[in-house]
Order: sequence, then C-alpha cells, then structure tokens
Amino acid sequence: MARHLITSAIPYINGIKHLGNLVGSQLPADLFARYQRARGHEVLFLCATDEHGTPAELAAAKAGQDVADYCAEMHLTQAQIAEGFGLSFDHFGRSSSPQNHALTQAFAIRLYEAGLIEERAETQMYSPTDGRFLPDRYIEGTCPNCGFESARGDQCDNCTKQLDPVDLINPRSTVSGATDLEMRETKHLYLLQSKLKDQLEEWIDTREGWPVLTTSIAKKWLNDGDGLQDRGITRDLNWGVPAQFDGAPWQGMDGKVFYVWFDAPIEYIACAKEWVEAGKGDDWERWWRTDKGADDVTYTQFMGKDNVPFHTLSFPATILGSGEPWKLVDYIKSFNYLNYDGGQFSTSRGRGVFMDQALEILPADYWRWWLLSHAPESSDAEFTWENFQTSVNKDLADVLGNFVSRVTKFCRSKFSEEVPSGGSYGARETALMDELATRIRAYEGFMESMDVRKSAQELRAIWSAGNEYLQEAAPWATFKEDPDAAAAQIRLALNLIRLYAVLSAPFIPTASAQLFSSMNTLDTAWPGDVAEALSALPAGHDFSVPENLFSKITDEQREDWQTRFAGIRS
Ligand SMILES: Nc1ncnc2c1ncn2[C@@H]1O[C@H](COP(=O)(O)OP(=O)(O)OP(=O)(O)O)[C@@H](O)[C@H]1O
Ligand SMILES: [Zn+2]
Repeated sequence: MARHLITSAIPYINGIKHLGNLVGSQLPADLFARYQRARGHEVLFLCATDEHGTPAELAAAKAGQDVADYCAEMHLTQAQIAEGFGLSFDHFGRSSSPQNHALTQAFAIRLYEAGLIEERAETQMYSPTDGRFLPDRYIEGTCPNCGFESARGDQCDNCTKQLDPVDLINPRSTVSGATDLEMRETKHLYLLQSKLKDQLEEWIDTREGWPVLTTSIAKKWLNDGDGLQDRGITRDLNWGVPAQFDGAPWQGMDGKVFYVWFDAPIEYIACAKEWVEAGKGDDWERWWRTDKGADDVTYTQFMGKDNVPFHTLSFPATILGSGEPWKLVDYIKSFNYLNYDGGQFSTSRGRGVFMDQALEILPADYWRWWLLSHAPESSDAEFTWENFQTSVNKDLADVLGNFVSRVTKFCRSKFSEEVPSGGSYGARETALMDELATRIRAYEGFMESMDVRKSAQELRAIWSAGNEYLQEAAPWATFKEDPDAAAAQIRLALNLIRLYAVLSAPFIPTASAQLFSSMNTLDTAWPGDVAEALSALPAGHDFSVPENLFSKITDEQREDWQTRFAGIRS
C-alpha cells in the first residue's frame, strides 16, 4: 500500500469560489484522492481556506464585518459548498489557525538562524489620505511588465509577474482611490531566496516528469532578469501571523504580520496538525517529517498556474532553508485557466458561475463531469453553456444514463428485478471483456499520471463500449428467439453497471453511489481481472431500477442560465 499526501491550493477567503478556481485546484485533487483511495492506498487529502492578507481585510470592510468574524463565516460557507461538490478532504483547515501561527513563526526563527532572513529598511508607499502604508492589494496600478492597468501591488493578474507595490506605474490606493501617495521609510523582514537559488534549481532539475507548465514557470522565475529575488515577507497589517512575538530573534516589527504567501503554504503542514487535533487522525508527523515516517509518502500538489512560483520556489525555499527534515513536494500538477464565455472568471468582478450558484441549478456530478472532462491542462479552456449542455446530454444522459436505464428496465419487464440466470457468454462477450480490459488499464495509467482529460475520455469510451455491446447484442430482439441468451446478455450488462459505478466514482461520486445502491451491492472493489469483476452480481441477485440518473439540459434551461449568468454578481 502506497501513501499519498495530496493538497489542493488553498482557496482564498474573500468570497465564494468560481468554477475556474474549482477546476484549477480542488476538483482534480479530489479526483486523484478518490482514485488513490479506490486503489486501496492510504491517502491524506488536505485543503484549507487562505485567510490572511489585504483582500480579506478589504472584503471584510466591504461586508461591514470584523475580519476575524468575516473569515470564520466564509470558512463555514466554503466548507459547506465543498461538501456539496463532494470534495473529499480529510480535513478542511484554516490558515488563521493557532497551529499555523505557531508553525509559521517557528519557520521564521529557523530561517533567521540559518541566515536566510534579514531585516531591511525600505521605502514604501504611504497614503496620507488613508493614514497608512499600502501593502500589496491596497495599491493598484499599471503593470511595468505588460501594461495591464489593474495590476495589483503583489502580482499582475495578466502576466503573472510578481510585483512590489513600488513597481507599479500610476499607483492608486484601493481604499480611497487616492493618488497622492508618498514614499516613507519603514523596516521589513526579507527572505533571502537568492541564496537558495542553486539549491532550488538543483532540486527542480531532479524532479521527474513534472508538467512543462510547472517547470517552465519555475525556471522563468529562477533565471529571468537578475534571477530569483529576495522577497519581503512582512506587511503593515493587523490581520495575519504577527511578525513580532515572544522569542522572535529580531526587534521592531511591531504592528507587522507575515506576508500571506509566507504563511499560506505552511498551512499545508499545519492543516495536518489541525486534522489530528480535531480527532480525525493520530499522527501528522508521519506525513510531513521524513525523520518520522514520511520518507515513503508521495506528495502531490494541485494548483492553477498563478500559484506555481510560490510552490516551486517560495515554499521549497522555506522548507530547504529551514534545514529541517520536512517532506518536499514530489509532483506539482498545475493548470491553465478556465475562462467564462468569452472572458475571464473573476471573483472581484463577480464574473462567471460561482460554486454556490452552480449547485443551485444542477447536482454536483454534472459540473464535476464537465469541468474535469474539459480541464484546462495543455492550454486555457472555455466554459460555454452550449458546450456544457452538449457534453452533459451526450456523455451523462445519452451514454451512461441511457445504458443503465435500458438495461435495468428491460430486465424488470422481461425477467424481474433480479439478475437473470441462464445462457452463457460467447464471442461477443469475450470481445467486450477484452476491450474493457485494455481500456481499464489505460484509464488507470491516465489517472496515475493525472492526465485528467485523457482519463475522462477513457472513461467515456468505457461507457460507450457498453452501449455498443447492447446495440449489437440487442437483447430485446434476442429475447424473442432465445430468452436464455438474452438473460446472459442482461446479466453481463447489469454487472457492467456495477463496474461503471466503481470506475466512475472518482468523477461522479453521487451517481456512482446511486448505482451501487440500485445494484444492491457493497462490492466497490477496483477491478483486477475483468471477467471476475463482471461476475460480482450472480444470477438471482436483487437489484432495483434507479431513478432517472441524469436529466438532459433543455434548450430553455440553457438560455435561461445564459441570461441569468451573463451579468455581474453583486
Ligand atoms: N480561471 C481559473 N482557472 C483555473 N484555475 C484558476 C482560475 N483562477 C484561479 N485559479 C486557481 O484557483 C485556485 C484558488 O485560487 P484563489 O482562491 O487564490 O483565487 P485567485 O487565484 O485569487 O482567483 P480569483 O481572483 O479569480 O478568485 C488557485 O490554485 C488558482 O491558481
Ligand atoms: Zn503584467
């Protein structure tokens, strides 16, 4: 049994996430976690809300709430929606947890002692109108790299370049809109990433088979321009992990907190501690400390492309720099962007379909299937309502749903709600089993390598193979001449439904559970030998015809949703 530690990029707290966020991180991570569990491996799947930093403060201010209350509420909301989507986290933590505060401060001390954190005096944007320094997203302006006009103080959303507020052209305060900003002297802690450049590059070069998207972004930040830059890791904010605390080996950082990108990835570790302290597990160190059993853990991270620099460089810099035996990531699965109907999804601009709205109009499986089968892997992808309607209707309703419905209803009307006996399998059945064996092994290969779209294609082909078999065998015609032969065909087809439930569970867990319950079986074992897997339900085994598994999306619904989601969410 292998051991898989799986983390999804932690969703930011400033609102409900959109479908792009979902498919770029949590959903494919869930697919992988469910698959590895189904294969009998030990899995620890962690996610959390990312709660610190300026956007949280800004969102709380907008909602007229205290930031701590705002985050607590939004965390619960996000947790409920995640559950609604069937995201099977072993724990959904919070980066604002006491565990993360303690661990973040401990890392900072270790890095300081290793000579990798330095205090620097610097000039920073100060807004006399607002009476405060303006870190990160408290400033917007034009990106010096690409000319995008709404670049934020910490990163340009358009070209992904990490920025410092002082880099922006025509900067303005996002609090007041003030442009009379001035530079004032202040002190901050810096993480000396440049000292770790060689070590990081060497480590990245030894990673095998990483997606090109992952390594190309990492290499770019390592080598472009003057190479990997030291990074300010404190901010003038109240909300966050205090940078001045008992035992801190530096002074004068009162009123400052660690930068959100310093503490957020540390939450991957702290979350495991939260998991134990919530009574769900008994040992977090065997997942995270290579000196305490984590040596045989395979650690996989999932995220969208804008998060790659932090996971390939900043977080590994924290870990390597600490000199302590923490587990480093083995594989980073990164995604391009999903766009929405001719433009970008955007939380701040309220553009697109958000997770809560999606669940209001259709069950999670419809979304899971579409999103995963169209995951933005090799390039950006686009959500359109037409495409969504076509895929759902074709794949889920016409192929899988129809197969299940035809087989179970036919059996009920001609035999009973019981797997029929009689007849035997011939050449057509052997050919189907051979095809399935090949396809299932291919499916496993794609799931192992996290080729999400290819996995979906293979699963669809497995469903189609059943339909084609049914079409050719035509038990409704066979029945008239040879009821025993029809019984054998239906016996096989009913067993195929159980097999589909097993194979499809990582993609569409709710429908899969419905199939298991209709087939009246607890046998969810992953198929080894196909013939054996297709004999799990013996003649005489009771089943029931399931309720309509998937409904088709009508043109009227599609047009209705198209209109409803064309605007901006207020
Ligand atoms: N359109 C998108 N398509 C795919 N992944 C995305 C998209 N937008 C964001 N992501 C990913 O979603 C995950 C969660 O993102 P996060 O909550 O930090 O929001 P974000 O990156 O600020 O995006 P936004 O501002 O649009 O909400 C991250 O891994 C991010 O890379
Ligand atoms: Zn830019």
